[in-house]
Amino acid sequence: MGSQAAITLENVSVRQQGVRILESVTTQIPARQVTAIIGPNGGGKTTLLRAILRLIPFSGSISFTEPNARIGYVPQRLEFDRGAPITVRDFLVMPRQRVPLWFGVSRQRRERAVEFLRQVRAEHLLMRPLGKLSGGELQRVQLAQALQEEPSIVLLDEPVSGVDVAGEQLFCELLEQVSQVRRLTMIMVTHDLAVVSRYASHVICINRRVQREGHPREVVTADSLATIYGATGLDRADAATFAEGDRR
Ligand SMILES: Nc1ncnc2c1ncn2[C@@H]1O[C@H](COP(=O)(O)OP(=O)(O)OP(=O)(O)O)[C@@H](O)[C@H]1O
Repeated sequence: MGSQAAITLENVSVRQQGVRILESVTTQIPARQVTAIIGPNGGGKTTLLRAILRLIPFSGSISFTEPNARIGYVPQRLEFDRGAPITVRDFLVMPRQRVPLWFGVSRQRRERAVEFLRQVRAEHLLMRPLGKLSGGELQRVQLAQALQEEPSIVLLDEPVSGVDVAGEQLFCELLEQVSQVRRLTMIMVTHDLAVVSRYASHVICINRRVQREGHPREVVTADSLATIYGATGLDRADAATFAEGDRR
């Protein structure tokens, strides 16, 4: 890793109900770059994000170079009642609103919500019911919500899973733009190796422990992927295709 670290993890271990989910994870997340976390199902990727967010107990240490770094989080699945009468605007103003929504939403907050939606090219969704959005639309709205907290670090858990190819490309382009303009540190859990090769500049492969890490050119190779995912987990030909794909 050539650049300064934004987050340093030392010997991070997580146990849930007696099961070791992460074991002695020691790594650094480079500042102002996109880091992809990859690895097989159940390997502990989401758990690692939750430890960084301090949502679960862990042993070892996780330290931030910037002491009061704000963190934005786009979870894998947003838990909410799809039938609830909440619009996108309500969702975006809720975390900042200090009075109940039935008192109305100030013009300033509304304008701010529109501004962040515009940044993710979703201003047309402002008054749409949150529960009626498609997967790709919801991801963009969640990204707008994370960005409006003006974070310096953004964690994304499988942001493009279930999103069609065009939606995936749009989302990744937005991420790239936003991360460059705002000089954000991004950590993205993904199974999409094409996305990793194209957008990430650092990759950490987790399967309980750190299996590999480095530039996608070093980590996303046919041999290393076959080792990480096993012969059945990923076809070697697919791995080779990804490995030869578009890279920074
Ligand atoms: N609260 C919990 N109690 C017990 N086991 C848990 C808990 N949370 C997660 N696990 C287990 O920890 C392991 C890692 O889960 P995690 O969600 O971090 O994996 P992941 O790499 O993100 O997986 P995927 O790629 O399938 O999303 C899994 O075996 C999961 O069942």
